[in-house]
Amino acid sequence: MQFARINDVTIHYQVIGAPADRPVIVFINSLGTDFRIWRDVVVRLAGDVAILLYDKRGHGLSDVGQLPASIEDHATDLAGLLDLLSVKDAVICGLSVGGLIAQSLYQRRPDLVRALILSDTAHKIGTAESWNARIAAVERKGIGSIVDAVMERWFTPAFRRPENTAYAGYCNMLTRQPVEGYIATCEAIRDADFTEAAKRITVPTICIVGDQDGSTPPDLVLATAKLIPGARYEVIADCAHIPCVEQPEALTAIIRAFLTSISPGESSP
Ligand SMILES: O=C(O)CC1=CCC(=O)O1
Repeated sequence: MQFARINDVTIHYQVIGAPADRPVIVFINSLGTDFRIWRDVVVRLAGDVAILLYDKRGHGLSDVGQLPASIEDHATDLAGLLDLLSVKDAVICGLSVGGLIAQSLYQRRPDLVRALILSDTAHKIGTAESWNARIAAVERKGIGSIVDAVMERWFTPAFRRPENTAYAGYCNMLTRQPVEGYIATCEAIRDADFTEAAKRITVPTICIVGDQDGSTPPDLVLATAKLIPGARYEVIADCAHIPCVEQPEALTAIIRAFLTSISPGESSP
């Protein structure tokens, strides 16, 4: 396990492979998850690229930190971690709120970003009303009270079968996030809007979405792709909001093809 103190927050992270001699891909997890969600993608990519995983503040083994914490604060944490590790020019792959953090990082520190992989995310996610309702429910009755509704957005019915032990595990992952970190991240998502910033992205970008995503549906992700000059758009079949868990093979194939297209000949994924 690796930990760093960034902006007065203890951040849990993991580096796989040597950043010095390979393209670096950074994975940013979604609301209510920690970096273990990337495992089935990481095992497929390891050896071809260097990989940085971390738990954003308020999640996993990282601190909750000072509250409130905006998407910009999350981006500042990631910039601090990349500076600490001397990583520049990374491919940033963000899932959901991770994609908002990726867009903010690009806005603040474009020198750190070579390309963007935006998985199941958008220029703006949800409405103030929907986030306030979720925050109120969690404040009143805890994260456990929203598990069923959240899981319907995260995973397809095929994945949500009671006999699927992975499904039970991801329910545990959600309910074990710190409540204050979860609520603070809901507030940060509620207050984030990258509609104008998305139009100014000039690095290669791909927007990816599961065909049954209930949180950032395909039409929303397509709208985001259309805002970003030259962005590509890919839909993953039989998949909801978390392709790295539900369809890791398909997601990895898209990531590989994208990496090859932005740096032909640099790695042999
Ligand atoms: O919990 C959800 O509804 C899915 C989600 C929205 C933003 C995020 O990061 O995850």
